[in-house]
Amino acid sequence: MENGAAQPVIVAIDGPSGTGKSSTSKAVAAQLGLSYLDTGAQYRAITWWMVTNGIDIDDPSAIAAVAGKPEIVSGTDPSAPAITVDGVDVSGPIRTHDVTSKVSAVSAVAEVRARITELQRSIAVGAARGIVVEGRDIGTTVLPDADLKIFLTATPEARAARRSGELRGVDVHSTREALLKRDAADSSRKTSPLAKAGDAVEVDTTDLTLSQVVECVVTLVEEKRAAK
Ligand SMILES: Nc1ncnc2c1ncn2[C@@H]1O[C@H](COP(=O)(O)OP(=O)(O)O)[C@@H](O)[C@H]1O
Ligand SMILES: Nc1ccn([C@H]2C[C@H](O)[C@@H](COP(=O)(O)OP(=O)(O)O)O2)c(=O)n1
Repeated sequence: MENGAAQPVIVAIDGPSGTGKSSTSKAVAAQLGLSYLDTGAQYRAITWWMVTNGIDIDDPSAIAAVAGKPEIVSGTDPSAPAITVDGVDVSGPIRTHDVTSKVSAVSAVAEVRARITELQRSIAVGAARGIVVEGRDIGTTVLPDADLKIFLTATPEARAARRSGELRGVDVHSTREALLKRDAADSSRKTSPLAKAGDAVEVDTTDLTLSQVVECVVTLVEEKRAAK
């Protein structure tokens, strides 16, 4: 109904690396005129800051002590995702192998999660038309009252093939090993691990094209909006 369409809608999309969270979330948000938040980019940004400032990544108490220092600002336009730390554009540097290999350790620290979770909730509340938020713990912890929760999966082989397609020169086998190592760390940490919320819809993207996944999620959002 017309009334329902005007209300903000909150969509949580979680899942492991390479399942299509970012591509799907951006496309769904753009198609439906919603904001978009990449929470992985925020954890990457705080990790970049720790590395740049010489913080010992193997020392959780050293990370916790400075977790409140960097100012992280996330853009929410799905057609121009942006992220800055203390005013510096870090959208490139947060994708380096060095940051990727350290982000699980930094994001396991409770003080880091508390700080970033608060930031994520304030961005979601401020999205007038609604928002698609993607990450690992959005449906379980950050936005447990989201209107729609999606949990994307795909086989490790499919995920590694997708990722190594992006990282030219890196072979599928080592990409697969690195992905599985990060999944294990993210799923086993104490504070809000990567997990499917009980009320999330699971979508296995292994044999689906990106357009098919987007269409599936858009349909689910429209159904939720109509029922609101
Ligand atoms: N269903 C799909 N089929 C094939 N490739 C996909 C699919 N979904 C995403 N991709 C591609 O896989 C790569 C990783 O997708 P991305 O959205 O970054 O995943 P995530 O955010 O879950 O890590 C990108 O190059 C993207 O274009
Ligand atoms: N909500 C989130 C999002 C990401 N993280 C952490 C754990 C992930 O390994 C890293 C990086 O996430 P990101 O989504 O950028 O990773 P991929 O692009 O899927 O490889 O951040 C998290 O702990 N909680």
